[in-house]
Amino acid sequence: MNTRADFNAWAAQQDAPRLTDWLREISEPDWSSTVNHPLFDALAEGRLAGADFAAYMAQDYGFVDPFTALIGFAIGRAPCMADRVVLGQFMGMLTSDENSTFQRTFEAFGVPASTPEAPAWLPETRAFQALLRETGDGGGYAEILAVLVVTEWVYLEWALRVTRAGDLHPLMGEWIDLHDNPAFQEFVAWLRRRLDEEAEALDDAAFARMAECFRETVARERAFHDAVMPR
Ligand SMILES: Cc1ncc(CN)c(N)n1
Repeated sequence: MNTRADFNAWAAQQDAPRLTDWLREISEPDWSSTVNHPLFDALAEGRLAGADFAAYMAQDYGFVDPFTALIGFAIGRAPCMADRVVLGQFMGMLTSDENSTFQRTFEAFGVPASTPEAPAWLPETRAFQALLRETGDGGGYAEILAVLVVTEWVYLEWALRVTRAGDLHPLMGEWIDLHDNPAFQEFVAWLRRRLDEEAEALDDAAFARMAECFRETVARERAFHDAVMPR
């Protein structure tokens, strides 16, 4: 299911085969389950209580910390300056605008200053942290890209999908803005393109590892959001 031969068999049936479309397809039903998670509808439609939004954001800050470190590994393992520039710009946004949204959310909803640093991580948050750290420590560039494609593409998809309430809390609106704006859409398109390209040069074993990493990341996304807000 994860092999290059599987991809080639799938590609032979497509008019315009793309690796990242196949990866997404083999990650069902976890992919659609995450993108269509009721948490995102509740958030966008103004039905999510402030305390529940803050609890989600506190857990998500536990994701963002090792995720930021993973971007650092991506910058280090990238094969060229052009990739380092794009990833570095994303890192800049993450550590400025996005970090500021977290800090102001914690302030607005009274999350104690110590909580984002030492909160009670849910087991699913810990499992996601472990995947991010292991990929950073031992993964090649394609595996790191596979993780980034999942985390950013899934967020882009739900943010484009939801219907926003007119009187949405500004911080909830900001969280959607961070994930559906044109620069973010371009970044996700770039990530997909680079993974499509990088995968071409992988040997069969590395290809299977990259595909497994993609699927595992989608499974972690689903488990994380199910834990933060059970269906
Ligand atoms: C769990 C999770 N996955 C993805 C994203 C988008 N960077 C996020 N903030 N949190």
